[in-house]
Amino acid sequence: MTETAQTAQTAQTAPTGQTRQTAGTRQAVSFTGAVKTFGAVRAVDGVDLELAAGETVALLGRNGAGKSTAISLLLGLHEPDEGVVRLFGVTPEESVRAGRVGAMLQDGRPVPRVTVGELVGFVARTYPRPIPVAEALELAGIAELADRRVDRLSGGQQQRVRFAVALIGNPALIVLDEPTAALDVEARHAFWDSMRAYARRGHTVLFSTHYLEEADANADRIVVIDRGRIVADGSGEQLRRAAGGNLVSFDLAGAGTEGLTLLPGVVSVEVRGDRARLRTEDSDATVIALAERGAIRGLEVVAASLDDAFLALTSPADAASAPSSLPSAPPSSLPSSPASSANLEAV
Ligand SMILES: Nc1ncnc2c1ncn2[C@@H]1O[C@H](COP(=O)(O)OP(=O)(O)OP(=O)(O)O)[C@@H](O)[C@H]1O
Repeated sequence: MTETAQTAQTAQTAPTGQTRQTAGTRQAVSFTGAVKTFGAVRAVDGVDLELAAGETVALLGRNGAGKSTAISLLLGLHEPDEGVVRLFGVTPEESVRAGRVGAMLQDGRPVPRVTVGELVGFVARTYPRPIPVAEALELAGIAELADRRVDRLSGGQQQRVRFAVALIGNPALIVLDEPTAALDVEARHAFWDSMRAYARRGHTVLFSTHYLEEADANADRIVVIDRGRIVADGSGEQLRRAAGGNLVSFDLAGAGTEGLTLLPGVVSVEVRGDRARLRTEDSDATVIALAERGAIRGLEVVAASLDDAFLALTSPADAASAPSSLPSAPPSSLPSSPASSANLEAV
């Protein structure tokens, strides 16, 4: 059965209003000690995460980090081996049945011979409180495609149809698994404009991505996942700071590197040729100490980029799918959290 068919079935078999909602909760998503293993791979390895209602959160990680598995747990597509996942205080299944969750997943083939309007209209009828089809198409930026056949659209257009399908039920929570993968720059911008318009209505959005800039530009919060574990959670700025806020570089000019790691604030030292690069949490103190050593030739201080932070926080790609005998998560001063229904299978 396709996910759309499942959604249609669950929507029809669950009377509106049957779902409990935790009194007064403003929590959209919670993972508590969630674990999901595939053989020796701990794809999700003890995740604790909460998303408040109305937040837009990016789930950022390398290939194989566990993003899609975490999203599958969130949507109830997989059961956790350990721990608990809740959406709006109830099980994912209950939330999906109540039409509170919309999702745009990674895979899916276009349904042949139906128009965009017909497809979105069909999915709308499976929800208790859909928004008008025209409004969903407008929000997704594809109003002019209503009468076009879905299987004859470009990849970018199909992606936006998937987005319309995900939001037609007016879900309180929308989950987007790498929504801009394979889109060109213009299509990406257009997609994020649509996403932000939806988020501005007060909905909760969780999206996964490999793109740091997209996470930084479009999310209130970035959750970094690495080998199934959350290794950082906060704003882009907090991530930069957590990974060592500044980079101090200077010419060694023949001087040794002894003791550089012991300088105040220094988190790591990298030497390339005759130039040393220190990642530091306190660049003032580091520079003063370097001056005292007389090592300030060609001195440069720059803020660590989000790329630097991401690389510092996560494991190399070849380690990402290894069974986890993990080192402890890198220190993070940051606080720490997705859902769904009809989707890609339908588009
Ligand atoms: N059904 C499955 N059977 C076996 N292993 C799986 C399965 N699903 C995921 N895995 C493994 O779990 C780990 C996490 O995979 P997951 O797809 O969640 O990562 P991801 O962060 O979404 O990666 P990507 O960015 O490449 O999509 C990987 O090592 C993957 O090979």
